[in-house]
Amino acid sequence: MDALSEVYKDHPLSLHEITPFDFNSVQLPVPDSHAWPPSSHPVVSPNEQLSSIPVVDLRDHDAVEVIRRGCETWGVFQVVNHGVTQQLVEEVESQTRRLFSLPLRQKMAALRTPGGSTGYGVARITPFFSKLMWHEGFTIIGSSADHAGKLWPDDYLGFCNVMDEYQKRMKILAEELLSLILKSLNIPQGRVNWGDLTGEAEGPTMALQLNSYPTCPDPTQTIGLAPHTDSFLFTILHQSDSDGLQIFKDGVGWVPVDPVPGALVVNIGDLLHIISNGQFPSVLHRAVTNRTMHRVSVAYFYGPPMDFQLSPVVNSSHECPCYRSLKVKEYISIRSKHLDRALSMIRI
Ligand SMILES: O=C(O)CCC(=O)C(=O)O
Ligand SMILES: [Fe+2]
Repeated sequence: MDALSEVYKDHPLSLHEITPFDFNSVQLPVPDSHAWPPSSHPVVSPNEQLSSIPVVDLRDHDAVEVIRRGCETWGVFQVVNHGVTQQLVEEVESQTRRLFSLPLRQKMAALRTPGGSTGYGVARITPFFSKLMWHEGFTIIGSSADHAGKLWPDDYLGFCNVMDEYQKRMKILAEELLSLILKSLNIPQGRVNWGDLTGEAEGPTMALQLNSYPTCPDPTQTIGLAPHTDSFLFTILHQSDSDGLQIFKDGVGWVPVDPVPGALVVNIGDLLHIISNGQFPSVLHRAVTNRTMHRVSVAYFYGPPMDFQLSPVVNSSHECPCYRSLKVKEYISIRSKHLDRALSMIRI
């Protein structure tokens, strides 16, 4: 059993909290189950021109400084020259589209189990909201062969090979980004060295989340993915070249993260917020829907091993930790029950 399922198994969801909607049959008006109240309609800030989310060129000598600015000011940055080939990114997107274009009954063959963490289903945050999202997802941890074999019994290798290769490349990129992010925080790599600190050979926690936002007859009153922060250290997101991702910035409001050709988006998550002792915000973000384009995105979540003892790193004897020390699995478990209240529950 993968490390995430180990944590989620104590908090199983019921089948109706996992099963996606059949978006193919929808016409106006959108069903009441998916029509969000006016206070939640996805309106963008009139001050969005104030936004200047940094684009980091990993080959530039000032990459660490631009990363620090992005993380501190926005909790997000985009990255180019990241070493992942355009061809691989396009293959992942095309396999993702292939999966979500299947009829619902076929996708249901790979439905996530109530206590499980991988396979087809709605977003894990669904039970925390009274309305449903215009979204379906597919989660991969390690090999995707079991689920892909149920979707395409005679033809699943193409999908699996691409997802394996992408996860391999993402891990390399994530390790490089982690090292730059720690530099930008003046944290010596040794302070958060999973191998040394756990004394175990357990690797980082990683998951690949394929997201699909079918075309929607009324994007003004629907939400693709409701506002949330990501739980791990950071997320590397391919959002294809269709906009839809928005972040919330205090004093500005909701700001679109405009797609930059060839760039990947990096979102800071809760665990890095904790390690940075609050210096880097874990960014609140959401995805909005589109009337004419079926948008897909591919999110790679990266975090320490589940048994890693997490603590804020303080740089001087005058600074006090804002959060108590706890194991990653304890934090993920608190979050699976309390979502956005989790951080305040571990605040000192
Ligand atoms: O689709 C997007 O742009 C955002 C996806 C996301 O936030 C997630 O998978 O956690
Ligand atoms: Fe997210």
